[in-house]
Amino acid sequence: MDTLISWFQEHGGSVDASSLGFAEIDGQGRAAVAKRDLPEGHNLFSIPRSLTLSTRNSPLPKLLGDALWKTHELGKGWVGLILCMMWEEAQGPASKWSGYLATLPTDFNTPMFWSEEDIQELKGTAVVDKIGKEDAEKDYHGRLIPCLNARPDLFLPELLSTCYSLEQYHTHGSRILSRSFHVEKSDDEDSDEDAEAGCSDAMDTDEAPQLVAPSGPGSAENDSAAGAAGEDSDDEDDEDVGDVAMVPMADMLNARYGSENAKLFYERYDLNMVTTKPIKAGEQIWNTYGDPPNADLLRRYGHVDVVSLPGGGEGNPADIVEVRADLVVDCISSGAGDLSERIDWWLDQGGDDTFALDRDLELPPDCISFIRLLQLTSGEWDKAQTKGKLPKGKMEPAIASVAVEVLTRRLAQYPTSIEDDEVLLSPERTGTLSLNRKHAIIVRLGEKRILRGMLDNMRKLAQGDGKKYNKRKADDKGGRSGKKARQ
Ligand SMILES: C[S@@+](CC[C@H](N)C(=O)[O-])C[C@H]1O[C@@H](n2cnc3c(N)ncnc32)[C@H](O)[C@@H]1O
Repeated sequence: MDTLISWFQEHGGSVDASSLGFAEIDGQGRAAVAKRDLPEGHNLFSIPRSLTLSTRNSPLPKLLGDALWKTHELGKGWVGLILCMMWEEAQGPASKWSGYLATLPTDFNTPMFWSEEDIQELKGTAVVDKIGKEDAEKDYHGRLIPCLNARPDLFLPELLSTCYSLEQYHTHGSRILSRSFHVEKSDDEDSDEDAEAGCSDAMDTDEAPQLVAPSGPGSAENDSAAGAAGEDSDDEDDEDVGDVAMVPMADMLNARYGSENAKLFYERYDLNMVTTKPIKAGEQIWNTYGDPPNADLLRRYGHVDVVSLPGGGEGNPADIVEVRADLVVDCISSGAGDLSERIDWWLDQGGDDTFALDRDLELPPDCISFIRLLQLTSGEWDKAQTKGKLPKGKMEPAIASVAVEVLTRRLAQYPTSIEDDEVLLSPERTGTLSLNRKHAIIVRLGEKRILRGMLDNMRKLAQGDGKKYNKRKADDKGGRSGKKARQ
């Protein structure tokens, strides 16, 4: 840590060393800790914007030139930033970021580095399809290697097997996935005139950059600012990859569900890490990673959150289960003829191909709407098209019956039962598990518990009165419309 702090201060960063220290915490790596009682609003450290490592700040893109940058599509996804990080590391002490790069991790607990056997433990969860290793390797061979070969003066051939290896590509990609921030240009960088006119409002914003990953190391399909596969690919096309930045010092803070007590604030020239709550001496200083479900935490950061749940027990309150629309179709189509026209229309109307079930154990309104659409009589289907309106997300017993079938089949996609997993995580057994296996069991158990809770609810509803359910929902939400599936 001393190397990082000295490097940081030599390059214009400032740290309140009387308030903040670093400690190694079992199972969490390095962590920031309060050295004394801190009030809310205390500035812990400041990072000059120029010290963040991004394609905007590294000199490499200019040295490479626009033409090559475009030919190899280095402005798409993370390939450009990975190349900058590789190149900066290859410069050794001549790189402005050498003192920082030397402190970054080289080992990760993310499924990207798991054996096939460990990945099998995640079967049924949404993680498996989102790891993105193949896409990353396709980008490495298809975009990065041709660029390296085109400029041997910049990428020295004798360093290709070390600094520019596939292994290093994955390492830098994983560093970005677990540590990068979204740092938009300050008004000054956009335009000096604009900055004069009105930068202060923009910089006073409460919008802090967070540890978010705008696109996967291998493919824009794999990650997004929302942290879910493929969902934001349209937005990603518009995204400025120059906004993805490694932020020295700020990336030393851990996070845990609901524990945030510090946050990074944008200022005109600096990014400031400021306490958002009073913190007692000895307590950990936590940032937020946006409180994602355990499946995303594991995939991106290599750990899971296990905290007390509101209804009792332990787990991650933000857990969700993804249910693919095609499973819903399979559960209906047996008796309903060709549904492809309705499915296409659903997608044209902006409907999702995946539904996210969360711990409130209610079927999401968009999933209800989709089931209703598939069940419309042909007369009702004609009417819906004429009006251009999707059915309302209103629950009724017939919908709950379909949901029972969908949830039962979704639960069967996990090879093990809830009871099997509970035994594996019991105090007598948990010590015998590898870290990867333990993490996988925690992820899949959290998902299965949601499915089972929802299944119990749907069974009751299928036999009872849907009106009561809709009334209760409206009462619970004070008449607000239902929660949308994850965006
Ligand atoms: C932004 S870095 C934080 C600093 C990091 N601990 C280090 O040693 O450099 C994010 C990484 O910290 C670890 N981490 C963060 N929060 C954690 C938590 N609540 N439990 C376990 N590990 C955590 C994970 O390995 C994650 O990928």
